[in-house]
Amino acid sequence: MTELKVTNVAKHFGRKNVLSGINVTFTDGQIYGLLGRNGVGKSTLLRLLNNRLLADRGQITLDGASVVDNEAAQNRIFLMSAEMLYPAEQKVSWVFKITKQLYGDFDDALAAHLVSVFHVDTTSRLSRLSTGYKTLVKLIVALCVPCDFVLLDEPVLGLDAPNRQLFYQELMATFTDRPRTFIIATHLIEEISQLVNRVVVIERGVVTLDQDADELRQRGKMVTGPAATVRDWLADVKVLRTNALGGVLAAYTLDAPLEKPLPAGVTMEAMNLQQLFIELTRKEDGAHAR
Ligand SMILES: Nc1ncnc2c1ncn2[C@@H]1O[C@H](COP(=O)(O)OP(=O)(O)OP(=O)(O)O)[C@@H](O)[C@H]1O
Repeated sequence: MTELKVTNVAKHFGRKNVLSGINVTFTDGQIYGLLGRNGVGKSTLLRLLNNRLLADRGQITLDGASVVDNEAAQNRIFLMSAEMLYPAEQKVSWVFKITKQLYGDFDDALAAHLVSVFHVDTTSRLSRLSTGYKTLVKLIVALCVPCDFVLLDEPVLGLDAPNRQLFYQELMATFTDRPRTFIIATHLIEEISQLVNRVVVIERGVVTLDQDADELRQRGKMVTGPAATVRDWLADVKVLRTNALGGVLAAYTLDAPLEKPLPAGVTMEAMNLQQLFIELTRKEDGAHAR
């Protein structure tokens, strides 16, 4: 099984320790949601995976071999980041051509399909493209490279809602045709929640959650009802946060016992991935971390 493995990785910038001991293994044929509050180090981790940055400590290996100064490994890992790394005066068609030269292959048929779906003018110079179209060009490249690991850092920046929807559909279609691993760092959690099958959360420099997305969804429940009854029923349950209104209490819980009968007047409903993420990464004082 192909594995991109991160062991005890630390990275600081100046006096700021961003990542302090990341341990996570990305395996093949998965779509990961890489989540974390602003500034927690998601882009930093993606850049380390892609060898654009060097770790202070720890190891990143692809199938057992370090990714550092390893051209063969780097040819299998592609990072689409927020920056536009191509010269502004070049045309869209040049970007596709140079990518093919760099990576040895390029899915021309898929690129032609995506160009048509998103109405990209391949004769246009990059400097002439709107923010959304620049993103679309980078996304087309990311979907057409022959890499086993495709890292997408805020992939839909600047895309309008219909194009975001189209992109998610196209991502699923190409993933089905050619399973590989996508690692998606985004704040639009609900939008990608149907795509991802694993969720990795970074907090305070470490991975605090690495779980199958369906399992995670099963764990989060909101329990609502008369305050005293809800508190009593939740005596042994992990409560992430409560919200009281009049005599009614809404409790965001993790691992509530589904087999335990609910008292009269108490309801339980699923939390979506976005709600779960918000509650899991909320600081105890109610303020958001960092
Ligand atoms: N080259 C750099 N030099 C100095 N500091 C940096 C550099 N790159 C990142 N940082 C700092 O490291 C921290 C983590 O940044 P990073 O971009 O990895 O976070 P992120 O989780 O991707 O954030 P966001 O969700 O806001 O995009 C931030 O405080 C950032 O300012």
